[in-house]
Amino acid sequence: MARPSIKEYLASNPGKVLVLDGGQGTELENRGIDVANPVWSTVPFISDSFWSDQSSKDRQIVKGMFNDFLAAGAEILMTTTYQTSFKSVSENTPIKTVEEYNVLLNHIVQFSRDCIGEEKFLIGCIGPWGAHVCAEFNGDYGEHPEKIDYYNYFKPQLDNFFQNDNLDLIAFETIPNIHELRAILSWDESILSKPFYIGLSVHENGLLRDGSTMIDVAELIKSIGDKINPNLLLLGINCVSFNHSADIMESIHKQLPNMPLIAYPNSGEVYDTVKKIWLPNSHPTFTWDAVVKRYIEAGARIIGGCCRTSPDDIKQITNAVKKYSNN
Ligand code: MET
Ligand SMILES: [Zn+2]
Repeated sequence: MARPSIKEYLASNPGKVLVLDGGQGTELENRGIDVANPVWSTVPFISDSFWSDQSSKDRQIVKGMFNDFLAAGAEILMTTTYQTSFKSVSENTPIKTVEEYNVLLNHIVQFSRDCIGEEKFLIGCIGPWGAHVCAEFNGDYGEHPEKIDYYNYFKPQLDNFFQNDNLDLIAFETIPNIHELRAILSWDESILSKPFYIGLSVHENGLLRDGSTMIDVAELIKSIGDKINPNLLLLGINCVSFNHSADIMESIHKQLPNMPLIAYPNSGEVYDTVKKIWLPNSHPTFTWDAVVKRYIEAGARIIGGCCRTSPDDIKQITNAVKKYSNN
């Protein structure tokens, strides 16, 4: 294989910080794909013409997005599968069976691999349970979040991703609820059988969206002790406020000083859920240069951007990573 295992790579290059890509869903939207749909950025892949017509406009747009993130310095990139759970897909598209669903995921992963080439690392992106009920930014999982069958929800996507050699790392992204975090951490190597990470959805006040503290998160991880799944490579934050992201990283690092971290905040713009528009970051307190320096000091090994971050943001991250890491 052209790539080493990411676990070995991170272990044998302790000073290396990998640059991740940016916010794919919003980038596709900026480039003209209408993602206003329950399956969001999965939408271009649902149409047959995406696969049958090499010159399809959406196909060119997705390729162009990957090319521009690569040109900006991304070394590890994601599949556009945040809203591609079996539940979301089977309830909102003509794809109804697990067989058809596996074909879709295999196609998306292969297409993403073809776009980025054999050398770069590829992450299989999985959104949280809350993504299918728009709860990833409030953590509101109803009255009994402890009773939700998280495994059943994730299983079809996990079964597919964990057997796909094109994927180097699996992402559980934007996790807003501690019961969901507990469930993921309870799955052993027979379920999560290759490297994965967990990106937490954290409020700008530093609490997990459901109100749990970073101390609660750390206590949960410490309570598992050496029974922790050895495939858990990193913990971190994604789609959190840019302005508050370095503080949040430092608070996680303080609680879990030996845990390798990952950070990819959003652009700092704020989504107005009523008007359905992004409002500008009215008080940009920091630059990428400043936050990347702090992430690295807090133990970050992968750094990139989430919603509304573009290839230009990734370029700035690349420059800062070169400056502050021993790459
Ligand atoms: C709501 S956070 C979504 C992140 C996802 N990886 C994307 O940009 O497509
Ligand atoms: Zn995001």
